[in-house]
Amino acid sequence: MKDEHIDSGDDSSTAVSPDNDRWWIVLNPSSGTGNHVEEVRSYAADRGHTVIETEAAGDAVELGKEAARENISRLAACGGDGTIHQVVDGYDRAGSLSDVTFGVLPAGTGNNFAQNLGVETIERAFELLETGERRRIDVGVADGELFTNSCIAGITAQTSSETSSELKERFGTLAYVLTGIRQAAEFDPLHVEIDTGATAPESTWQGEALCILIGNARRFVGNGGQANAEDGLFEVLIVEEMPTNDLLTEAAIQRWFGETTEHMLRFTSDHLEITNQQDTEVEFSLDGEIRSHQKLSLNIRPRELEIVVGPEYAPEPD
Ligand SMILES: Nc1ncnc2c1ncn2[C@@H]1O[C@H](COP(=O)(O)OP(=O)(O)OP(=O)(O)O)[C@@H](O)[C@H]1O
Repeated sequence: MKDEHIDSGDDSSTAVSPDNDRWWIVLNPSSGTGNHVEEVRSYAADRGHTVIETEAAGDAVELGKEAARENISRLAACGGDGTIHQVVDGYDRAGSLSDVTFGVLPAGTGNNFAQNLGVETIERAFELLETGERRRIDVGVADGELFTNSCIAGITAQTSSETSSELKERFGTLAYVLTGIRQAAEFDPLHVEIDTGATAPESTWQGEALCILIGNARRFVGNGGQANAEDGLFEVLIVEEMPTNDLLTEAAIQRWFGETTEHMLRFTSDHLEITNQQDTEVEFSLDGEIRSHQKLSLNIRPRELEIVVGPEYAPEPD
């Protein structure tokens, strides 16, 4: 890991923030197209921020831990959803999230989480570190691992980037699910039980699911986009096994009318217990980071993460 302390030189310069406005920036130089590195170094140098680069996969977790041990109180992640995921999770493992304000600098392929926070570009993100509103958002926990945006079962992260824009246009966010299913020639549905832990009879669902989509800041139905990340609840969508034609129809109904359909179950919950009924592990994508679990317990920690948002961020999206 390259620790590159940027010394501003002249502290009297008006371009340089005072010490209490300085940030630690964990930079993934390999995220997205990888052409953001010089830009980030330059903006950071102008403002007196410290940039630390990852050198290998997984480094961002260690740098998150190091930031906690160093009592860093302003910490930003520059990369995609995976880098943000690792930095937040690492910090939490070695310290307390209540001690830190996080910032995101979008330099990934999809940047879904940054978009949900209303942080559109790297340049804008640097401005927001100084002047942007701070909000406290929920974080999800999946068997001890923090996630900020979403948890998806059975569908790999790469699916979303391979979705055609024409499909996205017609069917919205669910389009990438369709792409995933079309790609998997021998798609094997998940045989799972999902328990919300509530006492109501409908608190348990059992059956064959094409996928399970759990959003904290991310929404999978209607027009997609941002979910309410401050309500202490996950937005859950279970897409049941069904013929492909029905899937297209139901995706369209969900998109245009926002209605629950026969094979797509939507609900909110602060807890989920997902168990694969076969004795094998299922792939979960936590903010794009792939993990395998036979059983996964999900909880939410309400409004635990203070984070910088842009003006487009909606505390209570429609
Ligand atoms: N220096 C590095 N070299 C190789 N891999 C790295 C390095 N630093 C981080 N990584 C890995 O890069 C992976 C992907 O990063 P990230 O998700 O941030 O970018 P992305 O996939 O381009 O964007 P997005 O998830 O928004 O589509 C992470 O799993 C992380 O472990």
